Amino acid sequence: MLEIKELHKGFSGEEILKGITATFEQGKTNMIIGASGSGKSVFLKCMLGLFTPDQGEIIYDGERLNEMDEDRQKELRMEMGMLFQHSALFDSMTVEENVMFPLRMFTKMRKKERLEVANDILEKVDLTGLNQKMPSEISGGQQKRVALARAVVNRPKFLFCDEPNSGLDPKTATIIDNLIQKVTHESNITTVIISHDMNSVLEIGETIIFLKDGKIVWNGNNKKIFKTDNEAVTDFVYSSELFRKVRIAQNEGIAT
Ligand SMILES: Nc1ncnc2c1ncn2[C@@H]1O[C@H](COP(=O)(O)OP(=O)(O)OP(=O)(O)O)[C@@H](O)[C@H]1O
Repeated sequence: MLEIKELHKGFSGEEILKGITATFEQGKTNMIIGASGSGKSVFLKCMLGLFTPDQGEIIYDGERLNEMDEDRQKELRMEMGMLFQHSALFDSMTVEENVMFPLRMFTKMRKKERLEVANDILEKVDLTGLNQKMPSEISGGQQKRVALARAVVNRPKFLFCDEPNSGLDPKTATIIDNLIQKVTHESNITTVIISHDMNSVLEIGETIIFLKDGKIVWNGNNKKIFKTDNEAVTDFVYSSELFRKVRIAQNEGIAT
C-alpha cells in the first residue's frame, strides 16, 4: 500500500500540488486522471523520489520515504517497476535480453535461472517465441508487452505506469490494460497508473483519483465515475464519445 498525506510541491514560488492525500491499494489498479497540467506527472515524480516535496508524506508500506536512508531508498527502487509512455526498450538487445536486464542488474541469479524467469514472464504477457527478436522487429503493442514484462520481472511490490497506452490502437490498449491488471492481481502489486485514456478508466479503474489544479476534486472507481455530478469530472469524462454513449445507454436502461 502507498499512502500520501498532505503533499505539497511547487516551483519558483508557484504551488503545483496543493495538499494531496490519497491511498493506493495493494493488489489493485489505482488510477490518477485529470486534465493536462493538473499535476499528475509532478505527483508521480514525488512518489518516485525524483522531486522532493515541500511538505507532506509519502509512505511505502508504512515506511516514510523522507525518513529512509540512501541504502533503503536504493532497495525501495528495486521494489518498484516502471512502465512509461515510450516503451524505452534497449534497441541493441533482444526481447529476452531486455526482459532479463533488471535480473542481471539487481540480482545474483545465474543465466539459466534468469532465462527461466524471463521465459515465465514472457509467457504471462503472451510473447512466447519472440525471445530472439529485436525491438525494431516487433509491433508497438508487442514492445509495450516486453516493457511490461521487464517492469515486473523483478517481482516489484509497486508498479508505476505513466500513460501506458499512448500510441496504441484501442484493441491493443485494452490488451495492455488487462495485462497490467492481471499481473497486479496475480502478484498483489500496488499499481499506480496515470492515464488520459477513458477506455482504460472504464476497464481497470479499480480506484480513481481525479486531479484538478493540483488538488484531488473527486475520488471513486470506474462504476462511480458514471454516477458523479462533479462538474470537473463530468466535463473531462464526457469529452469522450464512448463515455457519452455509455451515459445515454445507462439513462435508457440499456447498460448498468
Ligand atoms: N520541473 C518543473 N519546473 C517547473 N514547473 C514544472 C516542472 N514540472 C512541471 N511543472 C509545472 O507543473 C504543472 C503541472 O505539470 P504536470 O506535468 O504535472 O502536468 P500533467 O497533469 O502531468 O500534464 P500532462 O497530462 O499534459 O502530462 C505545469 O504547469 C508544469 O509547467
